[in-house]
Amino acid sequence: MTLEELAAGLRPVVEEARAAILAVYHSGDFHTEAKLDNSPVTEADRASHRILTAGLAKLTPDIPVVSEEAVGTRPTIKEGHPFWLVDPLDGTKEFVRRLDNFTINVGLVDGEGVARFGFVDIPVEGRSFVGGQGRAWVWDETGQKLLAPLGAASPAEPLRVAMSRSHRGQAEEWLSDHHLPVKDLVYAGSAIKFAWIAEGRVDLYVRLLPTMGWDTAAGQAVLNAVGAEVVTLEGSPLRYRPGAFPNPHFVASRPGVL
Ligand SMILES: Nc1ncnc2c1ncn2[C@@H]1O[C@H](COP(=O)(O)O)[C@@H](OP(=O)(O)O)[C@H]1O
Ligand SMILES: [Mg+2]
Repeated sequence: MTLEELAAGLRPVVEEARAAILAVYHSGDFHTEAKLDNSPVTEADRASHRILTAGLAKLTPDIPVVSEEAVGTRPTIKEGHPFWLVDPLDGTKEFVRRLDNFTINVGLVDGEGVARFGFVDIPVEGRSFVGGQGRAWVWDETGQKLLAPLGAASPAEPLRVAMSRSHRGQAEEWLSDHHLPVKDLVYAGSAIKFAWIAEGRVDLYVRLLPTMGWDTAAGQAVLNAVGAEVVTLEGSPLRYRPGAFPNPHFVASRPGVL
């Protein structure tokens, strides 16, 4: 299957998940439970999970799906085999607090652990960021807009920086320790921060808090397709291994920033 075929096959599945999430969001009447790690989960997370896992099983029956919400029912993935990493609703805290920045993340990891293809949907905006193999685009109700490769940031140009809304202090300290000139700091939940780099709204996303593979694989694939990077604090690209989903701390940036 080509990248375009994969994306076209996934699009109606993600749009169905988006509709299910928005139906719960706009009803304003949902029950929130705490998961084992104390993070919230709602019926929107579960509905999206069911739609995405069923849709992916049909689209690519040979590729196992690892979804954040599949607690206790994760497939066994052999080393060296590709797998999907899915976050049916990333940014649940913002969803629950009605802050609009939440996403659906669907990333495809290859047998070497590299994020090869990504689909990041922003339900309230009706926009999807899709990319892989050096090509990336945005889908919205007006059609398809190609994303141009990102040019290198000029040295010493003040940066626009994104970070999680939840814990800000460490990232702000990291920026000052690295003497990076900062023009704007913006805070948001979810993989929307990767989409902002891809479309040139911010230059850098600093993440010094825990994340899991399904929070980052899709966004990383989209960013790689426009020439941006997601690297550990030691500078190596984030990789994904079956059965070991916590990520190290990382920074995502357009070329030339670090
Ligand atoms: N202690 C922890 N361990 C693992 N992942 C964590 C975590 N705290 C937060 N996360 C991850 O970070 C995401 C939130 O990041 P952000 O603040 O940038 O939106 C959460 O996504 P969910 O909202 O899908 O649970 C969750 O996956
Ligand atoms: Mg998440």
